[in-house]
This record gives sequence, C-alpha cells and structure tokens, in this order.
Amino acid sequence: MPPILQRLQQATKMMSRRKVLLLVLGCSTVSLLIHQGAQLSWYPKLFPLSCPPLRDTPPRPKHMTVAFLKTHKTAGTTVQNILFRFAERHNLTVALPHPSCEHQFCYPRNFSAHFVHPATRPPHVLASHLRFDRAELQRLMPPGTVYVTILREPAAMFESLFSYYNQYCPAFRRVPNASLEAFLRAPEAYYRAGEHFAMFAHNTLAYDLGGDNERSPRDDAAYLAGLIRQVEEVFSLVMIAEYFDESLVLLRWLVMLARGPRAVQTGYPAFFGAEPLICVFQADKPMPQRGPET
Ligand SMILES: Nc1ncnc2c1ncn2[C@@H]1O[C@H](COP(=O)(O)OS(=O)(=O)O)[C@@H](OP(=O)(O)O)[C@H]1O
Repeated sequence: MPPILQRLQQATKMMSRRKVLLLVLGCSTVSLLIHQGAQLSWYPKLFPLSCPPLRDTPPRPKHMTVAFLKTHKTAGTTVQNILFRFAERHNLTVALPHPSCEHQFCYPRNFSAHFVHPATRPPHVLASHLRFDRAELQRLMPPGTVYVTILREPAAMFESLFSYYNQYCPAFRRVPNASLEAFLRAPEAYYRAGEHFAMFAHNTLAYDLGGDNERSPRDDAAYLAGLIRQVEEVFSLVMIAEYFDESLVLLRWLVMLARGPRAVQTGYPAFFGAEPLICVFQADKPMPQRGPET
C-alpha cells in the first residue's frame, strides 16, 4: 500500500478513537450531571419537574411544644425517643410521670394533670403513655401546643399486644399455651370487660384515644364516627406506623426537629431536609388554650 494511503488509514483510526473517547467522556459528563443535579440549585431549571421548586414556599413557623399521645404497640417508642432528643437539643422541659404513676401517666386511668411531676410543669414536650383526656391535657400544656399521635394497622397491633401483655392482661393469661389462634377462635371465652388491663384485649386504640372500647361499631356506628371526628379535631398529625418514614417527614414539617445526620451526609432530599409532598394534617387549625393552673 502506498505510504500516503497507510497514513490516511492511520488518521481515520485515530479519528474514530478520538470520537469514541469524546463520546464516552460526553456520556459520563451527562450521567454525572443527572446524578448530582438533584442536589444543585440549577437542577429544576434544566430538568423541570411537575412539582414547583420548594424554596419558593415561604418558611412556616414550626412548633416547639408537642403533646404526643403514645398509643400502645404502634412504634410510639421510636417517636418518643425522637421527641426526647428534640427536647434535649433545645433545652425544653419534658413532662415526666409522678413517681406514684410509675413510668406512664397512671395508665390505664384517664389522664389528669396531677399525674405529671410538679418539677416538670409546665412542659414543652409530653410523650409517655397515657389515656387521652383533651381537657386535662389542654390545662397542662402551654398555648400553641401541637397534638400528635400514631396509629397502626389493628391486626398487627393486636398480635404485638397479645405477645407483649400475655402475662399482664388476664384475658390473655387464660388462653391455653398462650395461643393467639385459640384466643381469636373464641375471644369472648377469655375476655371480661372491666378487668385491670382488659383494654389490651379489646379496642386498645379506642381506649388510648379516650374512647369507650366496649362500644362496637356494629351496634353503634354513630359513636365511632363521633370519636373519629374528635380525633381529627384535636390532632394536627396522626402518624401511621406502616408509613413511618412518611409520617416522620410530616412530623419534621410540623415540629422543629433537627436535620438528621444521615440526611446531611447523603444529601437525601426527600427526608428530613425537604418539605413533604403529602400534607394530610391540618396545620392551620386554632390552637387550644391553656386553662387556669391547679
Ligand atoms: N419504625 C418502626 N416502624 C414500624 N414498626 C415499628 C417501628 N419501630 C418499632 N416498631 C414496632 O412497634 C412495636 C412497638 O411499639 P411501641 O414502641 O409503641 O411499644 S410500647 O407500647 O411502647 O411497648 C413493635 O411491634 P412488634 O414487633 O410487632 O411487637 C415494633 O417492632
């Protein structure tokens, strides 16, 4: 082959190698931009999304006083821990039970402001087990307190209750071999209304929320509807254990919780740092007023 042709062939090969190299470099740059773009301020302009940019939303005031109704076996301990850490970080007062109430606010009795240790009154944060009583809590907590609770899918919750309270709840103690299946086959054979801790065997959530756990929606549908209405009226946020992460985002939006270190490290945008996409709570409801001291 004449030398001129050989040089031409080499030049063409070099060109294709350069093109391939450029193509690879181009692709890597685009992929890097897409990957990092979510954390850079110009990302929404280059890749417009259906949601409006969150930074255009004016920052809303967050609450510093929280009453968390810790229902039983609903992942409430995790929320309680988060709120205790929040209180510690901001040097806030946490309501602690009077020694005569043990570690809970004298549950299963109806909550009374007297169950709170005087050294922790008035509290900014309340997050231990109690049976809800709206008037008593409003007497205790400062104005502007936000009310939060958590619920869990009842069947999973009941399984958890059955296993945890098998030695405390008499209805469960009566069941041969502590068998959940045996209890579910004939619950009325083991349950006695009015016994101590009977509520763990029958509509615990209704009881914790201050309702009557003996009233069945089968016989009295209006009662349950009324109870649900009351819950909706009082609580600004009802967390759901099965949607724990989503619930935490909403809690973070409502209460001045700290930004999680994991969120900072990874830049994970949808968790503690950002506003929630779903806002199911009523942030603008009038806040309850505090009554006279007792
Ligand atoms: N993050 C998160 N998400 C979902 N579920 C969770 C979470 N954290 C705790 N759990 C489960 O909640 C059950 C314990 O609930 P509580 O902490 O409310 O228990 S207690 O009433 O204070 O004893 C207990 O349920 P069971 O394991 O079914 O018994 C825990 O496993």
